[in-house]
Amino acid sequence: MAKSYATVTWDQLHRDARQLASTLMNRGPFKGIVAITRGGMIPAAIIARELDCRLIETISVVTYDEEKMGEANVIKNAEAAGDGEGFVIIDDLVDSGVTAQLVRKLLPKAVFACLYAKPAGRPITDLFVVEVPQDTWVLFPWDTAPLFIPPLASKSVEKA
Ligand SMILES: O=P(O)(O)OC[C@H]1O[C@H](OP(=O)(O)OP(=O)(O)O)[C@H](O)[C@@H]1O
Ligand SMILES: Nc1nc2[nH]cnc2c(=O)[nH]1
Ligand SMILES: [Mg+2]
Repeated sequence: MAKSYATVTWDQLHRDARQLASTLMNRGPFKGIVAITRGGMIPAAIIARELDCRLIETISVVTYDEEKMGEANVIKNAEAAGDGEGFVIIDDLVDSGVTAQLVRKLLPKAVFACLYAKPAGRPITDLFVVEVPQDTWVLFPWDTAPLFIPPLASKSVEKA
């Protein structure tokens, strides 16, 4: 179980993806993007727009059941990307680095880039935007919804 949570809003995610795209401009041009589904798809779409890249392939790796990690299983390969030459792989984050390591093995010539990196996964990614502590669980905008919180002075809040 994570010690704390870091909530990322749509605005923040968009800013971070644009910042990653700006760094990638100096590493390209790229023939295409490989998005690691599902978390890499929205960052990949934002980056594809910025880099004017129309070829988007996907690779699907199933690792986590909620916050619990299991064995990594590739259920769809990125066939259009060959050995990865000229491609950039995009994911939302690296945590243990298991997903990234597996995908890098399959696409050894691709650049790997993600928005957020925890210390254990950091050495496996070529590029990232923000470092997050290892014991923090990142909550993406697609994981969350705005919620009513009663005011502190509310009569329905139990007083200690
Ligand atoms: O570095 P790791 O420890 O491997 O963790 C990182 C991976 O975990 C999450 O994906 P998840 O497997 O939860 O699937 P999803 O993208 O479909 O949500 C995240 O999107 C990364 O792909
Ligand atoms: N949403 C989310 N998925 C993950 N998969 C591995 N680590 C994380 C995390 O911090 N947040
Ligand atoms: Mg993922």
